[in-house]
Amino acid sequence: MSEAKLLLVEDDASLREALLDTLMLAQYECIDVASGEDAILALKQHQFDLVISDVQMQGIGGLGLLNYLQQHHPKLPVLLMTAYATIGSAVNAIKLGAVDYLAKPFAPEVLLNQVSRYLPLKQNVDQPVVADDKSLALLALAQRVAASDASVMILGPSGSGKEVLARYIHQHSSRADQAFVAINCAAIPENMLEATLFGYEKGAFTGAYQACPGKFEQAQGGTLLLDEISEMELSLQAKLLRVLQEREVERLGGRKTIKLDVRVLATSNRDLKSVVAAGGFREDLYYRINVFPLAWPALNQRPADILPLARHLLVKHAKALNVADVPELDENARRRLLSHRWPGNVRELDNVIQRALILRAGQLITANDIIIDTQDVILGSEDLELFAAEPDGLGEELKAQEHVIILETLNLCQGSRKLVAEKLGISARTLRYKMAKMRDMGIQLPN
Ligand SMILES: Nc1ncnc2c1ncn2[C@@H]1O[C@H](COP(=O)(O)OP(=O)(O)OP(=O)(O)O)[C@@H](O)[C@H]1O
Repeated sequence: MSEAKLLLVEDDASLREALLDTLMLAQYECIDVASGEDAILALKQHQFDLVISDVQMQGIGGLGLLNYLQQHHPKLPVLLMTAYATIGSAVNAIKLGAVDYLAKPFAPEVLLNQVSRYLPLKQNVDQPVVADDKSLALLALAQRVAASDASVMILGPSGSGKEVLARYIHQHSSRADQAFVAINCAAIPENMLEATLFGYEKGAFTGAYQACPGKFEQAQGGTLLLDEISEMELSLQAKLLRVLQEREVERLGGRKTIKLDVRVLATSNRDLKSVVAAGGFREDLYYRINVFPLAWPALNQRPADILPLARHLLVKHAKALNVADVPELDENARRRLLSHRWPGNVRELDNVIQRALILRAGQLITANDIIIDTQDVILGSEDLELFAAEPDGLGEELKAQEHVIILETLNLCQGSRKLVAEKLGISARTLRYKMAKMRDMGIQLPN
């Protein structure tokens, strides 16, 4: 996550949710409110680095908020969102101190481009923590591959650390000083993915009020990570293949070709070869990207990583919580971590460590602080107590039904997360969260 905090003020609940999805997927830390008045309350409780606010809202509205900010937080940048028809008022707002405005409707990319001008993302993300021989060998291999300019396909189950490995490759390549741009192909709505990847000119489609460079252009000279590439539609796969072959891109609605110098990395948590065999992924694209395949094993296949990772996550979250003395894991807590199967991999371990930090009573984390969902298979822990499951607002039966619906829809859509999210009417982010929760509970999901 970015260390910077962003305050989003929008009274239209569905637009607010969509904007929040976009910002959070881009790793920004956000608080959202529905009015200028609530924004003022939030400003009294938290420190922010950027405010994005709608102009037309009930009550004091965006301009009233801007006025308040001018008086109480004159240095805090404010980005206003306004309907196209009322751009005049946005221009006035800039005179009143807003740093810029966005004309609605705007593409997620336009929002992210604007935000990144005021809030740089934290670049020193997790370095891979490894201790197991298998992981050490993988990292050594990744380091050698990094030195080349080859495309790399990183495979591995969800939460195993594929993005961490991708960043590691970039950091150890000759492109390390240039941009690392990641795009999650499963999280961006199908109709926006092409524009997001390749960029567009003003007027290319309804709502394209400003020209916008695509991810390929943003990664110029650096590395582009195509996360969850298997979720890309076949028609877009064909266009991606052309860009990779020709090493040039044309923005949507544009006539100019732009030469590219971009290294491409991709990840998938599905068995891509079988997706190819089933006709869901182009074979030619598979071979173009799969020049060098790397595969993270599941966490339970590299048990020597568990405790060093747990320690690393403890330090990381203790720092975030301003805990000065990082607590230690006692013998039983360590045994409990080592005896679990970790179906949700490192992400699940991360959750467990965060819970433990909250639950611990003193400087030692005990087995009682290690809460793993009770459905999980616990190996060799007969002598350990059974732990209560996390309280959850949703009744057990309802939750089980939801799991069945998700599983059935996954089968129906042959594993395509994007289609499943569309069919169930939930955002890709919500689906990812629910699937991660299901994995954490030990439910097997199709790759
Ligand atoms: N070896 C590692 N060292 C440090 N942190 C790690 C490591 N592996 C994973 N993590 C952490 O675990 C979390 C999940 O990792 P990451 O997002 O890279 O997994 P992923 O395989 O890309 O997941 P998904 O397929 O769901 O996108 C992140 O918070 C990441 O920082």
